[in-house]
Amino acid sequence: MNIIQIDLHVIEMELVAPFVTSLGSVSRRKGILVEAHDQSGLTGYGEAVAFSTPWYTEETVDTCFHMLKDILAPLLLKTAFSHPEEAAKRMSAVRKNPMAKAALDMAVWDLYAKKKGVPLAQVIGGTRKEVLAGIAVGAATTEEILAQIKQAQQDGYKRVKVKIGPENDLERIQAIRETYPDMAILADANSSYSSNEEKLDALDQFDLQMIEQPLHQDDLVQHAALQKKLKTPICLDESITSFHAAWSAIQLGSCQAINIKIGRVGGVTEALRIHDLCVKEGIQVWCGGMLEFGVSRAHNIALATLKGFSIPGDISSSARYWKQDITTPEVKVNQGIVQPFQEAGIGVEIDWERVEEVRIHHEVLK
Ligand SMILES: O=C(O)CCC(=O)c1ccccc1C(=O)O
Ligand SMILES: [Mg+2]
Repeated sequence: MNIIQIDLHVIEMELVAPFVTSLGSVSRRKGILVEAHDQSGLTGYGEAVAFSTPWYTEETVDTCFHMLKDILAPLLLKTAFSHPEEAAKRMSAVRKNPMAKAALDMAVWDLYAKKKGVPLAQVIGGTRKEVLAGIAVGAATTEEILAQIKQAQQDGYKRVKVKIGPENDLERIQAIRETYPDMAILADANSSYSSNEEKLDALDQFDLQMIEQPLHQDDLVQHAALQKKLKTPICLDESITSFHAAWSAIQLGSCQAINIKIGRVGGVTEALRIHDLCVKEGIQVWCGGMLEFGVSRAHNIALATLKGFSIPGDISSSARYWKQDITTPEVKVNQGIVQPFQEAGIGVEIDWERVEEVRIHHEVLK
């Protein structure tokens, strides 16, 4: 592969409805669409999934833009490489900044699969013919959440993830459990508890599928102590920013599950390593979501065709978040299932008319 041009498109869209977590509410979303053009005329697509402010991780749209333009793109431009792992290795000379790296790494993998003329899922060894999709409900009140779960159940989703925090956890989970005694329910705390919080013990009685990221992102030791006490599996999200972080968490016994987000872990290359590690170590693995646009959604679907992704992830229809996505076709979930795309690479086209409508900045790097 010889990348001769990289385009960065900063886009901004309004969500269909605000997404509320214990850390705040998102109602508008910016992102960066990355195009990597190869000498042969093919184009690979990636997406930077950082938010405008550092509420979820430390990266932002602006830090990603700077890293992509000034640091990472120059490492890949005009110096040929034969495999995406080589590109990832070059970028590994740069510390951290996983979401910026992931955007380019995604584009390189898409390009690589397109050069081979096969779906990305096949290139990475994915075998699932159907990808399992759950739904994440980000809403302010328990009444709103119950209404959204009702809709999700009617739409055929078999797993629901809800947001909790110390202020609302027990009433919220109890109300949901009473209404849906048999549903797979996952509670995502986004690090809103401190390690001496007794309320987490009380959550253990509700037969939750998992509790996601209860404690601080750097606190693997306290997560290990908590996992020893709870029968509910702990799933780590924010803590898992690399293969090394995943390995440390597993060695310490900090979790029984990991949600893999391509952006958060630094790219497809790193996501594959974490997937393989989890399978080897008997750690449950599922595909996380970032309220992303269609390019990252398509990458998620390819990733989730791997054998380890045996439970539903945060993969939902584009229409759940966007009036109109930037890709055709959009992602559509049917009865909790997504059919992987069959075309080469990530299998979706960019809807350039839509990109132009929502684009706030475009830069061409050579
Ligand atoms: O459906 C999605 O895209 C995932 C929703 C979600 O929970 C989330 C969305 C944005 C940032 C962090 C998280 C999270 O998993 O904590
Ligand atoms: Mg989470």
